Amino acid sequence: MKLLLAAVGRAKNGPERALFEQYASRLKLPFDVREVEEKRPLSSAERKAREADLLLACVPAGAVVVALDERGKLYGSEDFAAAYGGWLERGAPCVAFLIGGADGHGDAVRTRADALLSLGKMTWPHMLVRAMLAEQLFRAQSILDGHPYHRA
Ligand SMILES: C[S@@+](CC[C@H](N)C(=O)[O-])C[C@H]1O[C@@H](n2cnc3c(N)ncnc32)[C@H](O)[C@@H]1O
Repeated sequence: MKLLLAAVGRAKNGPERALFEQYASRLKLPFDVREVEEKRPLSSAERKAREADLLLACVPAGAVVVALDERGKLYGSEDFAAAYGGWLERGAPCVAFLIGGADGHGDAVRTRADALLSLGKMTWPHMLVRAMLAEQLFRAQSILDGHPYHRA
């Protein structure tokens, strides 16, 4: 079992990347990062469809797919830990978290996704979303392990 982050855009060196790496390095499961990019000038609809294809091409067959989407399901951290534990127990080769581009996810991602995860109703910059996701995964791991990092 491993974790995968597939995301539109390339992370530059900077505080968002450092924060992501700080939390990702605390995860016990291997956490692979795949970045995709479409540089051709496309309409918004074409771009979303193309980015969806690129993201889904990163996902191994049988993976649990969780798409990060502001219109997705809102969880408290303990509920998220329970959901995360359930995804890990499905016997899938990987749990894949997908972060979209400036126009959001294409329909193919929403159709394939086993879950749509919201980090709140506000729109966050995609590089911050990576860091926030990594922190919540570390928090979920701590909750599942009974580690005191999380205080209810
Ligand atoms: C700049 S946002 C794109 C927002 C776009 N207008 C939309 O409708 O999704 C880039 C990506 O960051 C992620 N994202 C941004 N805010 C989020 C939130 N509140 N919850 C979950 N994911 C979020 C999503 O994966 C989104 O595709």
